[in-house]
Amino acid sequence: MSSNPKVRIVARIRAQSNKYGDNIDGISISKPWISVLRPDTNSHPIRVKISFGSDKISSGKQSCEIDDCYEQDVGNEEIFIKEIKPLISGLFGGQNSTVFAYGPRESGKTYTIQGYEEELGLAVLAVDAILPLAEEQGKIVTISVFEVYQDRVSDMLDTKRPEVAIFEDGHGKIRLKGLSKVKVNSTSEFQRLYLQAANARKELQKMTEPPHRYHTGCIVHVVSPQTDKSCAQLVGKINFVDLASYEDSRRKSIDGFNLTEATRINKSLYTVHNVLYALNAKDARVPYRESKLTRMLQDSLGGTSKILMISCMNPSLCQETVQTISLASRSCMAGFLACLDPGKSSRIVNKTSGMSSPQVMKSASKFNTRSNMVSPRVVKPMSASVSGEKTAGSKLHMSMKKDKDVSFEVKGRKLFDDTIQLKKSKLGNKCPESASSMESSSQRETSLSLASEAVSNSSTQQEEQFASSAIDLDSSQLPFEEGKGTLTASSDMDPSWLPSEKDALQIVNYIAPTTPFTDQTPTEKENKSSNLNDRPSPPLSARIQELRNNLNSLCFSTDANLKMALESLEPETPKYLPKVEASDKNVILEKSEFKTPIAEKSAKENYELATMESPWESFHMRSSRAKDSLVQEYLKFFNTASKEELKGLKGIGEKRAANIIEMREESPEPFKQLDDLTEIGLSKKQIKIMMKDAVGELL
Ligand SMILES: Nc1ncnc2c1ncn2[C@@H]1O[C@H](COP(=O)(O)OP(=O)(O)OP(=O)(O)O)[C@@H](O)[C@H]1O
Repeated sequence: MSSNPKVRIVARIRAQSNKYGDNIDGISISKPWISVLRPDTNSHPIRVKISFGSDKISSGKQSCEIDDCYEQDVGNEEIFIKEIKPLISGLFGGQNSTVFAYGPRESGKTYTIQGYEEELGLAVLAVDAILPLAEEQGKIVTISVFEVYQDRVSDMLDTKRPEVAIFEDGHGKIRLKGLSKVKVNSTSEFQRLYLQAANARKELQKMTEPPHRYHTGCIVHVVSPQTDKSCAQLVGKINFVDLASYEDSRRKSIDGFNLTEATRINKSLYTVHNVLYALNAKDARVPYRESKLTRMLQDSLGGTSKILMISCMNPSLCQETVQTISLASRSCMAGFLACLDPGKSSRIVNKTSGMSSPQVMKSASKFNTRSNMVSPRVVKPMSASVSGEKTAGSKLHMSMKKDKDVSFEVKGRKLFDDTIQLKKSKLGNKCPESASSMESSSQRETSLSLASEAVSNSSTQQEEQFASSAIDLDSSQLPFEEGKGTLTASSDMDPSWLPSEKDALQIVNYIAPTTPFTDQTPTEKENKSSNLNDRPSPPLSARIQELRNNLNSLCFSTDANLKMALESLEPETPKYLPKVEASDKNVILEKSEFKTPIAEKSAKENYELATMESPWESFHMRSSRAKDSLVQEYLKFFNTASKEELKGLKGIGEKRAANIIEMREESPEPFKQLDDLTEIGLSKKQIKIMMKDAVGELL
């Protein structure tokens, strides 16, 4: 494995402070429950193992591996020298980079990135190092500070500006329209601006109850100044992102934060991890578009960019801390897998001719599934329990115990990706065809119950409360794997850390057949994918025209042509139903020969139509369905038309058409609703006008 990986994932354990450090819900946790094991320094690459649990049950400890871990006594300066300085050297050579701080609340993310009075953060230390270098080389330094809240990007140096728009220019470069850039000449000037942005955020926070959680970022650009002969040109940039805190949405809120918001934020955090995972695994498809944050940082994540993820641990929050490190480890493992099976990414690309088909996504997900594994020593089914264990010394332990009855598998997966299915079968039974036996990622899988137990003779009520509030860890996010060792191999690693040859082979063999078209010859595969690309797209005009006529006739219809129009719009649904009584509903639904969800939906809609009293209601429902069909047809055109056909549309020129084709290469159906067209730089108003143009006036 390269000693200089694209994505480097390290952890940081927050120092205990009097204010936060050694107390959770009144229970002392003075005994450390996080331990860090460093391998022999001669081994390469150096990887550390982080274990959670008390010493006495060390054999059953839960553990994860990541690139490095900074313990409580390490300050920002040391992290800067080891992790950020190399990125700064690359910056002047045109290499972009991104530094993320991720973790639960009060884990030290802001302390790490922005810093406090007593300790300068990494961003400040970086600017301090960049400024003299820039001066030496005749470059200038500008900064932008932004916030991402609910997928809305705001400029924090000028909060009066409207939302920042993200779009890709004709050269494939990400543009952030509306994000101000301010030139900085000194570190103190940078600190003042950074603080000003933080204060502006605090002011905005005061207006919201409960307080929002958001991602904040600072972009430091190094620019060649404008001359008589050339315009100002970006040399490179480094982003510092303080991610919103990760909060287990199943945990009862302490500060009353909103569950929907927690879920949304966690989803965007998972997207960041999925992007890092895909980059580390050298996947053909990287899901940048799944969140505004990753989309806006795309050109500092992909290509030759370098990424540093600092996973911050708050020892007071066991559950979130374990999950944080588990996720970090998952992305790390992707690098190992890619290293073990270097042909994997190219195989995926070959199989799809650079296009990411849904099947490939699925297989890539399955590939991901295998990488969430992790504990090298855990080879038996286990259950884990966190014990709020009040020993004589008032100590909280997190313990793992073996349990034959409770078995589970890691469902490492592409988080929040609906297309991903999860496997229940064991490694030996795994075959791609068993996809049907998988369950949706939204479903809770066998959960690992981490129940806290108070074992003190004199436990207080508070302790009992803590003990009884079971801490649930989703097994998908836990670093265990049933029945096998871990894939932590690199040919020159400490052998005691390596999986057995058999394990590694098994895993690599598992990955290989999960890609689709395995029964096809290379030529067939090529034909298949080129056929896909060559498939003539349906002429928009013909189908839209047909739908328009139908909709028109709907507007001016007699009962008879209304029926005809509807039938031609929805030939696959059961025919026009006679008026029925409510009691017949189940019969209708049961009798429906269409058992697919869509057919069932149609049957339900037909039932609703049939039971409607007022013709107006019925007309309204039918016309809105017809409109939906029109929109779907219109979007289908964007999802399938050739570049030339796209250019035939008013408002779509060469650049937009190219952009659409590129989006389709990343995701097979990028346009699922009209608003998705804003991704190609169209305003909602423009979309409306274009749609109207294509469909024509109805009245
Ligand atoms: N390494 C450290 N050493 C000493 N104190 C620290 C350290 N890390 C964090 N702290 C202190 O812990 C508290 C919480 O840190 P910080 O605000 O950086 O957390 P955070 O993860 O950004 O929290 P949130 O996401 O809730 O805003 C602060 O008072 C900070 O000074």
